Amino acid sequence: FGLQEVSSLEQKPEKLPPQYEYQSIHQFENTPFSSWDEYTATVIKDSANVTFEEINLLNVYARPLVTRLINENFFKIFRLNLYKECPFWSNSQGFCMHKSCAVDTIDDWKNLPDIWQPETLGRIEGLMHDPPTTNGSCIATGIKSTKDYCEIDEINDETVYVNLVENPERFTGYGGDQSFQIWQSIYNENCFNLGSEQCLEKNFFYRLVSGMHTSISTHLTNEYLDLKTKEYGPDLRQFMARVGDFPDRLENLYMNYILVAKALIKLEQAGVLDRLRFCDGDFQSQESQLKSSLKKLVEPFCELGDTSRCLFNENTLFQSDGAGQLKEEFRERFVNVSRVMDCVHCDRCRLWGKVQITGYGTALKILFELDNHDSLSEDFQISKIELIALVNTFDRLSKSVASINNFKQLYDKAMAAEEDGTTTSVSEDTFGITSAPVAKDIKFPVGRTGPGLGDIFMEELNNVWEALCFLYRSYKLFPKIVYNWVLIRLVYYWNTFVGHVHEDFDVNRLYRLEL
Ligand SMILES: Cc1cc2nc3c(=O)[nH]c(=O)nc-3n(C[C@H](O)[C@H](O)[C@H](O)COP(=O)(O)OP(=O)(O)OC[C@H]3O[C@@H](n4cnc5c(N)ncnc54)[C@H](O)[C@@H]3O)c2cc1C
Repeated sequence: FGLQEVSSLEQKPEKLPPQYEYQSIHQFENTPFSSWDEYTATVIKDSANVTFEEINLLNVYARPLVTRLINENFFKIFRLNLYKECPFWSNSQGFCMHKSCAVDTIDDWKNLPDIWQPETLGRIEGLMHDPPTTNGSCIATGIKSTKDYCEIDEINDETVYVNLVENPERFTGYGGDQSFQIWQSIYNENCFNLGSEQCLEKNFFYRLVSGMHTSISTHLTNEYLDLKTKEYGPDLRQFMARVGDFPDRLENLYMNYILVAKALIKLEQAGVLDRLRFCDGDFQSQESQLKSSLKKLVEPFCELGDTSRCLFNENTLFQSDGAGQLKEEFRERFVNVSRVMDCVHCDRCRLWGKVQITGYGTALKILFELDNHDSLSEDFQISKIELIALVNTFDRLSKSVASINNFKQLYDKAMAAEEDGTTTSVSEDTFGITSAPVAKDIKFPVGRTGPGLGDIFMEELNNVWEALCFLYRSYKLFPKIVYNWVLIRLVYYWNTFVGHVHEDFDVNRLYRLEL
């Protein structure tokens, strides 16, 4: 299943990808979209008899709940290292110059919610690990007894905090050989050493990665940049060329949806959710509200399909001879995929890549390391980064499913317009290939035409304006910087005076962080 896709990745495309060529919507005739009712009535492969349609319907219920959750202060901040070097190859010289690749980090840690304060304070005082906690006082924990399925960035000088809501996942322009190399190396992690009989787990690994790829492609085509209007919006042709035309890619995305939902359900059923304690401060009062929102979100999912197995039966995997070794290899390879994220040149893509790979890694950890009926679940550890990533990954999948249903409506409209021979606005795309209203049978030149002189002039003018704004903001910030500098010095001298300086305390590093 799907393995030809992997091998086809080994050859680089000789011509531009098909989405840059003009395609009539009629060329997407034999896709799941052309027989949507039939397609969505079928059972999702490897699920517990759950159909696409059932997920589509329940997602209508889940969408507002998960949207509310990820907008909560607790779930919207993510901590990561954006500057880590790629551990796999040295020619990681590429970088994304486009401003949509940038990430707005929270530079003043005092603006972070209370829950992050202990660790930022620890960072400043030279404590380079998560604050130690006793079980039950705070869900951030530095001591982990459970095996991890992904690498989580440790806290150090390069740690940044990001508001996910203010840095949405969307089209950035990142592509070409650089992103191709990343995807290729991710799919290459699917080459297990244990022989062909472990086909089940191999397929599962491939489908997981492909489902994540599908979700990323869905988001970037759902929020695609229109160079003319400078607005982000759905681009049907891009979507069809990357996702809509591939039934297997669609199915892999729905499998990931089920997988992450099942992990959330299991977290609740094993009692781990109840045991989680949020840090003191803002969140303690919200704790029970956030927990009951999470429970309410996943509650109806177990009533789908074969209820005794609930969405997906993880116990069918890793059952054959040598399963232990296979599971270990699977885990190590997934950890490698998470490390590949440090090779992504576009910061915005790296951010969302890390959020999602951490979310999937957490889901795998819950599915394969947490036993519902075992007292071991008492020892199961989950950090706040993992919980935040898990919920945000579920949101990504939920938004993907909602977007797919929206694209289906756009597809029907475009088809109807083409049938009538009338024009349709959904067929316009970013690169101006089809920038005139599209009428049936008109073929536009193949290739990627750049923006005009006027666009370039306006873009440059905009850059100059932004540079001036930056200078103005810097002057405005100057008194605050001086104030912070004096305050830090005074605190330092006071601590020295009362003999209370931590041995690793480095005032110069503190200046760097503050400035
Ligand atoms: C971790 C990561 C995050 C990214 N995030 C963003 C982002 O937020 N915004 C953005 O604009 N770009 C993002 N990108 C880039 C984006 O994914 C594409 O690589 C880029 O748009 C170029 O697309 P493409 O058409 O060349 O094919 P790609 O999407 O790069 O795919 C390469 C090849 O993989 C195969 N393939 C494609 N989809 C699947 C699938 N679902 N399952 C199996 N095989 C498949 C096809 O053979 C295809 O030719 C990200 C890339 C990575 C690696």
